[in-house]
Amino acid sequence: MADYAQVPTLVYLVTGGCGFLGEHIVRMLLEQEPRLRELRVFDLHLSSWLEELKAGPVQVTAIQGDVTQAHEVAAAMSGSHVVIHTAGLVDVFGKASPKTIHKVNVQGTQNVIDACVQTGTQYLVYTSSMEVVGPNIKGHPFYRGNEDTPYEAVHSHPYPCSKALAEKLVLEANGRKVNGGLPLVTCALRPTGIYGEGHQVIRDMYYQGLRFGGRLFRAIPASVEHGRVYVGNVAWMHILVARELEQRAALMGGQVYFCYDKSPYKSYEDFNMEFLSPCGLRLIGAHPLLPYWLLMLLAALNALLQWLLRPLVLYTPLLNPYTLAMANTTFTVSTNKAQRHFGYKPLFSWEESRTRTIHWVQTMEGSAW
Ligand SMILES: NC(=O)c1ccc[n+]([C@@H]2O[C@H](COP(=O)([O-])OP(=O)(O)OC[C@H]3O[C@@H](n4cnc5c(N)ncnc54)[C@H](O)[C@@H]3O)[C@@H](O)[C@H]2O)c1
Ligand SMILES: C[C@@H](CO)CCC[C@@H](C)[C@H]1CC[C@H]2[C@@H]3[C@H](O)C=C4C[C@@H](O)CC[C@]4(C)[C@H]3CC[C@]12C
Repeated sequence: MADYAQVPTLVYLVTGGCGFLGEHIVRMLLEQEPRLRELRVFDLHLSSWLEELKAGPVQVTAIQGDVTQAHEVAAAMSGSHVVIHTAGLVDVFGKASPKTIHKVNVQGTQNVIDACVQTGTQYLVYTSSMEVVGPNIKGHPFYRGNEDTPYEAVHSHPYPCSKALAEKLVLEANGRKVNGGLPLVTCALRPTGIYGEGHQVIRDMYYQGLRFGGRLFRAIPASVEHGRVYVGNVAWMHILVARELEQRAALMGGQVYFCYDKSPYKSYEDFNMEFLSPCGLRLIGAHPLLPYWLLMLLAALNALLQWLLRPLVLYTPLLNPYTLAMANTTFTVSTNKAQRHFGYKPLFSWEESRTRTIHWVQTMEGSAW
């Protein structure tokens, strides 16, 4: 994969390529990877926008498939050079059962690794998560930490547990011999909370604010800081890692990298207001309007209601004990490991990331703009 000016020869496969992050990776690969001959997009649900990509010079192959089905993954992967495994069940609201989350995130990842070995695919980039580290169940802050910062990573929620297990599988697979005898080279990227065009929670908060007459009510102290990263920069990191893995296998193989950029550290609510206030929403209150003990009570009540109503209806509110704990725990990253190892620099500045996200909110259906 060394000569970037060659005739395009490479075949990439992106699992979860129709998701929020996956779509950005797919579109950016087509723009930024000149060596690409074929791009396979593997997803449980294929999106209609894939059709428009098929008109370009790179062959785009849409594959409807399930990562929990080993034979489907292996069939899709046969003949590919690089796999970017971003498919996953992102669920901290109780929409899916712990068993399903484990099956998709852990068994699905094992299937991708096995398929690499079986088909001789040598390079695997895995989208992990900051939640592999924390915030932990004790609510310990992680302040401007990097990949080597000691932190007690203890999880109880099915989503971070599944991401931690899957990341371990990926890292342990580094060096395993694939079909043909060459070693598998793996790497895991850990985004902090991603934002940008297509972000579901920002969309939900925007509509919630519109329902409340353009107001959102502060629940989290402004002093709690979260690391956030623009989706375009996360996609860019995936593309760079995939590109550099061959040349720098000894350095990068089996490594983890936080995904970061120049987005400011703010509370989850204050950060989202960076996009929502230019769209007409206001965050009411300089301090949380309800005391923490009452929020905890409401979160516990929501969890109880979810459990009681489960046989009848899926009740999945934003506020639950886990999201409240996350939103109340400082978790910020400050590192330059990606720059040192593979020359990463954010492709989008904070101003650009913000402008793009605001524009996306303003063009949403039912928008006040
Ligand atoms: N959104 C974030 O803030 C964030 C932060 C850190 C890490 N991540 C990780 O990034 C990845 C992508 O997250 P996202 O926010 O784009 O989520 P998303 O839900 O928008 O995308 C996930 C995609 O995976 C697909 N998928 C789910 N189950 C599948 C299966 N069984 N087989 C094949 N495809 C399946 C979905 O259809 C979807 O298109 C996930 O692995 C997630 O854990 C997300
Ligand atoms: C109590 C509410 C009052 O407004 C605020 C709730 C906010 C929560 C819904 C979000 C706070 C932190 C978010 C998570 C974080 O950004 C990191 C994540 C990692 C990623 O792998 C998946 C998404 C998420 C878990 C993200 C989900 C939403 C929050 C819990």
